[in-house]
Amino acid sequence: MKGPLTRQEVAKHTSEEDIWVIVDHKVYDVSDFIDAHPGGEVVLRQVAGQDATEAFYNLHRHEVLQQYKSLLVGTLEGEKPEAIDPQPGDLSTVPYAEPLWLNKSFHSPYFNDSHRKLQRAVREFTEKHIIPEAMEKEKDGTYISQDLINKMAEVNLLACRLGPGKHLQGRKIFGGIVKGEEYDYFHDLVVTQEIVRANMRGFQDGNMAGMTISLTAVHAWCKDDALRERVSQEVLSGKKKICLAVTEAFAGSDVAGLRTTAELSDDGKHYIVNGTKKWITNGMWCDYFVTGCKTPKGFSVLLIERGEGVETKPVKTSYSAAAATTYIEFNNVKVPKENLLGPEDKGFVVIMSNFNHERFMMAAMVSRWSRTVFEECFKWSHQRRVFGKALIEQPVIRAKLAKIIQHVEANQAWVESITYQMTKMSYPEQSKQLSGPIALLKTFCTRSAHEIADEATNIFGGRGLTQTGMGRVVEMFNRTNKFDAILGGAEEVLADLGVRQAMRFMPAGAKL
Ligand code: HEM
Repeated sequence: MKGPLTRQEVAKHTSEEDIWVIVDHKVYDVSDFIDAHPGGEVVLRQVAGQDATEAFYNLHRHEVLQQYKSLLVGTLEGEKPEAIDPQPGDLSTVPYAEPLWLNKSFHSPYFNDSHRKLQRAVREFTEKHIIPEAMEKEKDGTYISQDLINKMAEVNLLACRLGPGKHLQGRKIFGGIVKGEEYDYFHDLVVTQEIVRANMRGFQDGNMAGMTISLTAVHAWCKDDALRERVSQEVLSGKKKICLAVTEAFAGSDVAGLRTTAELSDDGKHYIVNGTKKWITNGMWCDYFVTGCKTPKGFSVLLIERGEGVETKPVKTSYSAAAATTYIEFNNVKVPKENLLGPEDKGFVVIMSNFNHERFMMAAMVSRWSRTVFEECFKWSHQRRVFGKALIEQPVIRAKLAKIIQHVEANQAWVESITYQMTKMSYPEQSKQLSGPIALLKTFCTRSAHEIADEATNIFGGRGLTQTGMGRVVEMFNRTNKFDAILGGAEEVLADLGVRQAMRFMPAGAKL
């Protein structure tokens, strides 16, 4: 880096081999970069020796300057950069970019010091370790690295993602910031809403989403203590992987239509499993499959280990292959009888018992992601200039922003209120009282996402349709928000469930 430079000095660097430009009071030497510049060399020659700040922020995200800091030659004498340079762990100061409880000027009845410490630790971890990998994997469609899984296991982040419970006892989360015993559903909400800030929807599912919805069934329903402990230990230490295998090409939300069969062997020691599964998140690299099967008198759930007769192949979807969405074939697979989870023929309870937590996580994630989309739109509306003024000066843009804020804030308030109920209720009480409200909450959050994606894409224009650059977050949100609307129960099914649950509590004598 050179010492303080003057604008007169910068103005001299305009020849073919020597081009300097000013962006945000800093000077960049782009001479050796022009051939590699994705926007081409002409545009850089046109601004050689000049202040190109406005043009730069109209076309690039601030992160471009962080990626190319090697081009920086110095700052201008007596001038100070204005752009905020976010560091890992920082909170955003953009209005509505953080939930109110993280804004110093606001108050919350729910969050305490322990939640705040955990929030800071998970944000830093996400920014240092998850985001760089998420960006790479989302793009090239390869799977999560063992290194990242090990890092998450080391700080007990894998165990945290199952929600509060016995599996956290004795565990020190992030080296002791929170003890496993004190981890509650607000900690769970913090972890869920921080990790989603990677803003990479395919990788988000590729990052062990299968585990979060399947290991819980082993913990709650495996009757064989040794088997349960072994699988739990292997998975939470990151050595082995597990996923949930219920949906089929024949049946999705309609579990009664499943065709995978499990028949007891003649000696009664094994089940023999035959059938297929589709859209199984993480299936490509999993060692265990928590599998829904038809048994003679109903539906049962088996823990199937990868081995002879188990074949997996990728399913191409509209998000990244990093999610490892899988088609599975079980061909005469021999499964020990002790791998039955819960009672035979009553597997519906096993599957249902985890749905509340899965849907709660999905509502928390998609509402947090919607908030990030608002931040993107608000920043863009300020920095984008069209027809001689900033976008934010157009009333029609402000009306769209108002709508996004209303959805985001209403959903966060509802998520927090449900979270509070979860901290006060036992698991059976949650199943009875909250399955309806959580189903309605998830549906509402994904309907909001649909509306928000529509408004945000229009605000970003062509950039909202481009996978790289300024609109990349909005483009991904618009392309992939449907995953939340369908996975974990389709919107229509869940909305109906919400009303049917309410009907169960309707007093017979209630009259108008
Ligand atoms: C330090 C200086 C600069 C660096 C490191 C830089 C880097 C980049 C990068 C990485 C991209 C690709 C963005 C993406 O799609 O993700 C890009 C695109 C582009 N850049 Fe630059 N750039 C610089 C300065 C400028 C300036 C001063 C101008 C114009 C005055 C400019 C014009 C463009 C254009 C037109 C594009 C294509 C944008 C699009 O496809 O929407 N760049 N630049």
